[in-house]
Amino acid sequence: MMSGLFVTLEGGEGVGKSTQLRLLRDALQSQGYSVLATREPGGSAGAEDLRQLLLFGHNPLSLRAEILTHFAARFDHVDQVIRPALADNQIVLCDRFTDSTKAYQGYGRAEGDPAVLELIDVLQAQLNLVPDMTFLLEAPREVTRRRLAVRGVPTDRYEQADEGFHARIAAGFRAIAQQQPARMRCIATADRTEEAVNSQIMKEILSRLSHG
Ligand SMILES: Nc1ncnc2c1ncn2[C@@H]1O[C@H](COP(=O)(O)OP(=O)(O)O)[C@@H](O)[C@H]1O
Ligand SMILES: Cc1cn([C@H]2C[C@H](O)[C@@H](COP(=O)(O)OP(=O)(O)O)O2)c(=O)[nH]c1=O
Repeated sequence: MMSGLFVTLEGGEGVGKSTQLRLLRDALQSQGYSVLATREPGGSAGAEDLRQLLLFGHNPLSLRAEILTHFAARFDHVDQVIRPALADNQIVLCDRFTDSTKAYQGYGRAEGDPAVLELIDVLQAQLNLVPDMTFLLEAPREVTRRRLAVRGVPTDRYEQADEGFHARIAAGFRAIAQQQPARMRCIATADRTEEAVNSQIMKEILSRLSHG
């Protein structure tokens, strides 16, 4: 029986997902909850190997191969890490999940091609695990570009994509949120401190934990 809570954070690069993941983990742990903080692509040993290939591989994969590789990583992560943690009644916080595949590969790379969106839905259905709550963090591209320049990490394949790609991703995430309003909450992070964003998300998670 699964009884934990599965929470995902989504959005483009630099919106504050990993910052919020860390703040949420610390805040929930300090209230006595058992928390697993993880991320995709990656999160299990095998999936971290696939992450290297996806983000820094030397040869571009065809679109469907790229989608299947993201899902290969995701199945390993779910089977070996996420499902066992949920069965152990933990709160799982995950930086990105299937919504990222829909936004990046489905809306970004495939420009919303229905056949590609359907492939992603079929794979997601086989996974048989949907997040209980998803927070879509949003900020205008000018803001996230500035933040990423400050962060100064090496850019991967996706961060180097052109601006049209990033605009399609943002619109794609929006479309997913509109289709699944019960699961997904949009949170604006541009003009708010990390702490303000954190307390809003904490409030929603705690309310879900107390009301089911
Ligand atoms: N609410 C915020 N206000 C200002 N800067 C922020 C905020 N949230 C995150 N940052 C900064 O923006 C950068 C990107 O944040 P990060 O959490 O790494 O984003 P992501 O994981 O979504 O790529 C980091 O330098 C972080 O300190
Ligand atoms: C999970 C996932 C990530 N990605 C991309 C989005 C990111 O550009 C990249 C790495 O994610 P991440 O490490 O979260 O980068 P960032 O901190 O910059 O947001 O992988 C996909 O294209 N499809 C997917 O299914």
